[in-house]
Amino acid sequence: MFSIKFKTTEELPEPSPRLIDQVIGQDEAVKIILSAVKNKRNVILLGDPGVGKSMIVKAVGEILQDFGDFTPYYVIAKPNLKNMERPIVEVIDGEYKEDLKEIPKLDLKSPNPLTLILIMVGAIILSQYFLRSIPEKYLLASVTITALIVLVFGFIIILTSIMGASRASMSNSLSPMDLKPVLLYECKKRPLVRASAYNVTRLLGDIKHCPLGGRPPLGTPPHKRIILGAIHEAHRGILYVDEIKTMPLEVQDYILTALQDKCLPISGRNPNSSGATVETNPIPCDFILIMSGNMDDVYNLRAPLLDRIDYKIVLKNKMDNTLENRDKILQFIVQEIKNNNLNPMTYDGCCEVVKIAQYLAGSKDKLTLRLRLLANIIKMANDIAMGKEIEELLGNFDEKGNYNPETKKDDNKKVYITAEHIRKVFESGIYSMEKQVALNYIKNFKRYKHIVPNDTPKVGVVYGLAVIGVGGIGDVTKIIVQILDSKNPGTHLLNISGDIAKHSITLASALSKKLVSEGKLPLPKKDIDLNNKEIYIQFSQSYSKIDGDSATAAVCLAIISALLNIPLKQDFAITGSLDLNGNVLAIGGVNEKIEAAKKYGFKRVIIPEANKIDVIESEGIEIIPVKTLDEIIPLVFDLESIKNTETSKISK
Ligand SMILES: Nc1ncnc2c1ncn2[C@@H]1O[C@H](COP(=O)(O)OP(=O)(O)OP(=O)(O)O)[C@@H](O)[C@H]1O
Repeated sequence: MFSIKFKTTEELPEPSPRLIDQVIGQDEAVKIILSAVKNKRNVILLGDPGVGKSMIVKAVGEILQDFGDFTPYYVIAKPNLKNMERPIVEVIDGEYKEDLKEIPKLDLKSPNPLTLILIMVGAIILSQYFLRSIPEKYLLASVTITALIVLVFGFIIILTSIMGASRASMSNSLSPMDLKPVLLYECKKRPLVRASAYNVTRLLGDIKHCPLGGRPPLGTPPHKRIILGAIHEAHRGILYVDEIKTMPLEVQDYILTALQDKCLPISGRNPNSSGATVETNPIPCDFILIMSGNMDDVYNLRAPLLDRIDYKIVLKNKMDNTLENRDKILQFIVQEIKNNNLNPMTYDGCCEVVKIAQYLAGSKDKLTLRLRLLANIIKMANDIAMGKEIEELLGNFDEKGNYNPETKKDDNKKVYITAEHIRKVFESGIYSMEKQVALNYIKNFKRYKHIVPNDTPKVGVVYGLAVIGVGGIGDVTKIIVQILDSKNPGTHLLNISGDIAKHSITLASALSKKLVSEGKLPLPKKDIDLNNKEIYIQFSQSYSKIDGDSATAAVCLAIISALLNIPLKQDFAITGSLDLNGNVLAIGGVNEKIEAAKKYGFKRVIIPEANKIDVIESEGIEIIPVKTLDEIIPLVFDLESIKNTETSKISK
């Protein structure tokens, strides 16, 4: 199974501490993204959930500092005294210095102190000249009045110089302290900033509202209410936007502008807020954009934005089941145990994880790369392994209901995750909602279903196989065909409404009629007027959503049987699509279908030859791969007894 022999994962080497070495099965994508970041290209990562998109970006973030020189910078916001609603944001190279904390020298129109002194001196000289011309008896009164005038004049000038100018140029409520620039952000090493696409404020920044009595307090100047966006914090680094499906169109336009102009202003996002009247200058934001999402999410992106993304990387969801890749799954198990502080796993447990990786990939020769799902299964298996401790915990209550943690504690006992724990999680389906719904459906419904494999052949009855739910479980469906003489010939499909199923039934009907009318089947010929036949096909007791073409071969056989009135064996189930020439084509979910046939007690299951490589478990049931409809006929009709019946008919 693996290239190393071991009994438990404790014997295996520790995982690498570097996240980039922990990424499994996505080597090509990792190489491309590293080269893209080095060359400052924009990237979008697409793929199934849990294949490692975020992990890869995080890993790139860890080694981001190795991608050439970086100039540290800081971002400050200053008031714009000409227009307070247009604050100024500056990106300044270097480290933030404390002296910024001092109140700035503002360009206020305050009177020049020299002018004031000259005015004072002039006033004193004038008063001297004036005093000399006054008769002596009025001199005392005149001196007193003049001194008072000079004093009041001087006081007004001093007051004006302190407060007057600032009052003239701004709101009455602002003090010089309010005009101090503020530090918005300091960036000392190349940043990787993550933001969800739906979080507009986080992405683009905002201006805080200034409500009465709220925070920030009323009168806070606009430059102190600026919130920088992730788009700005990512300047000279990487902006990582995930969940692209949720990205509003308006945000896409802003990102587009930022990519083009390499700067973007911030304005208040809430139109009902006082922040909406504020807008900064365009703030530098020169970043590499990395976005991620599931495959379909890309259709939510506007073409001009998508055009500006250089690399569109689709992550793999499966890898080949080779020795090298099984070793990678082993590495993954060790990583998950270490990173999540789980109990060690036995060798058998690791083999079971590989088997589940095959099941999730839908094929024996593939291993899933939806590793979050696999990680969740491992974590839950660990919980089950720990379950004994929980039982003990519950056992720690004495008869009176008092809890005594020491009652049954056994510190020396070592817990291992075993194959049984892994299997328990997988079979119970607790890792998947769809699987549990399907399991419940089958569990509740199976006893009402008349599916009993037997040795009594029946006309027009065959057992087909289906998979219920996405990534769900297999089920057996009884397909019944009845032919009526009718003046309205046609084929009617009952219980199934899926489009693909409808098309496949049309094909099965056409093919069976053709084969019967041509008489080329190794079955007794019969003259049938197909223009007077009405064909009814029932997927008995199928109430859940079943679609797809995997029942084509089954339906075709049932129609042939009904048209020729020749019974079909009832000891087998069959799955397979057909082409118009009667070739059997591959289907999906072959392992789930084989499992279902086994559970219902069938001894034989017919599958397309092309799906043979996908079969993981063949114990307990005979698996018969077929290439053509001709190969199926002798397997499902008792040709020997048909021949004998025909011979005896002729001899009579
Ligand atoms: N290629 C991988 N190599 C190793 N571990 C992986 C890989 N892919 C997923 N994992 C495991 O699954 C976890 C989740 O992966 P991650 O969040 O990167 O997936 P994703 O593709 O971003 O999923 P989503 O589309 O749901 O956001 C990781 O933390 C890691 O434990």
